[in-house]
Amino acid sequence: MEAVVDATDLEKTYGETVALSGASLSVAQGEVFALIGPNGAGKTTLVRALTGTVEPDGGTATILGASPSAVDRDRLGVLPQEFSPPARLSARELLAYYAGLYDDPRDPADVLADVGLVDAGDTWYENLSGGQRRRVCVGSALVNDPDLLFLDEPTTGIDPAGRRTVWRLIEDLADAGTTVVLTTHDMAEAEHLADRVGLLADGSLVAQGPPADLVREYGGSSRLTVETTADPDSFADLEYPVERPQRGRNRTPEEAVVVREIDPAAIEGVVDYLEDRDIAYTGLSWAEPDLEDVYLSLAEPTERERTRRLEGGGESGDAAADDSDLAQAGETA
Ligand SMILES: Nc1ncnc2c1ncn2[C@@H]1O[C@H](COP(=O)(O)OP(=O)(O)OP(=O)(O)O)[C@@H](O)[C@H]1O
Repeated sequence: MEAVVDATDLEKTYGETVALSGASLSVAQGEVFALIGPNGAGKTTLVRALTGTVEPDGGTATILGASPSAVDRDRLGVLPQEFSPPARLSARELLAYYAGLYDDPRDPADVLADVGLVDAGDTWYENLSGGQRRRVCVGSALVNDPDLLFLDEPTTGIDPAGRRTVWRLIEDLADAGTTVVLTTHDMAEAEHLADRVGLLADGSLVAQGPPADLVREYGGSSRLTVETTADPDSFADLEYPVERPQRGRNRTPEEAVVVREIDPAAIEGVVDYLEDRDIAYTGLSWAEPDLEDVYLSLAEPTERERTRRLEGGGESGDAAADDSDLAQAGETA
């Protein structure tokens, strides 16, 4: 099938800062592709390069068979990371306004319902909560019923129920044939939504593939987390590898020891081991590896290297590009 998004070796530098360094990806029609990666990895720059608001220094990109700056804007939807619509229009008026920019938009009332905002539809944008504002922005990005939709951190600030609403919306769009490229820091979101995930680190896509494949390849082994203040050395006689929890991992207590490569059936043996040696613990939890493990094993080393380089060199760049440019890319009919 012909790729809807096709990029090869994209490069972009800002002064001394390398934002994109040979980024290549290809996204097929109806696919949901999630870009993940640390702050500053280049996700927004890649989205901008693919939507025609940043001119790459090198490489090539086509979307919907055209150059990003020449693509038919009726077929493209873009939600920038930061987007400030007129503050004194209600959610309903804003969606009607954005719908009016296109030849054949969706019914804005349907979009309002799809993003779960009927009750707050008559509230001015400036009086909506952060999560409600983000939902209006998501709605405005897809009001033209695009064939290709870019969503830069669509659910940031949205509560768990609202996030599910947006997830369902994205799933329905993809089922109907819309191609979706999104960025997220929420590994559960990437794992839930994406057919394929691309991990961007230091401007390059260091891994891409279906979440389950990435977990198999890079996620490492299962983890038994023992909440304890005991030293990992006191676990030395266990027949499994033992380590401190990975820095930055969600929901893993700081004071813990992680036992690797252990089957659930063998947990009882660990409990006996702890009790035989009077090692106090306050909890035990077992987990299969997930996308967060992939992220930590691939992005963390690159990130440490980048920080080391920046501390040695220093960062510079030109004035920050205005995200309203990006909004414009998706809005201008
Ligand atoms: N207009 C600009 N001028 C100067 N530097 C820029 C500009 N845009 C991006 N950068 C730099 O390029 C790098 C990549 O930024 P980018 O916004 O693409 O990262 P990101 O992965 O989207 O980060 P985040 O997760 O924080 O949104 C960063 O070091 C950033 O400071």
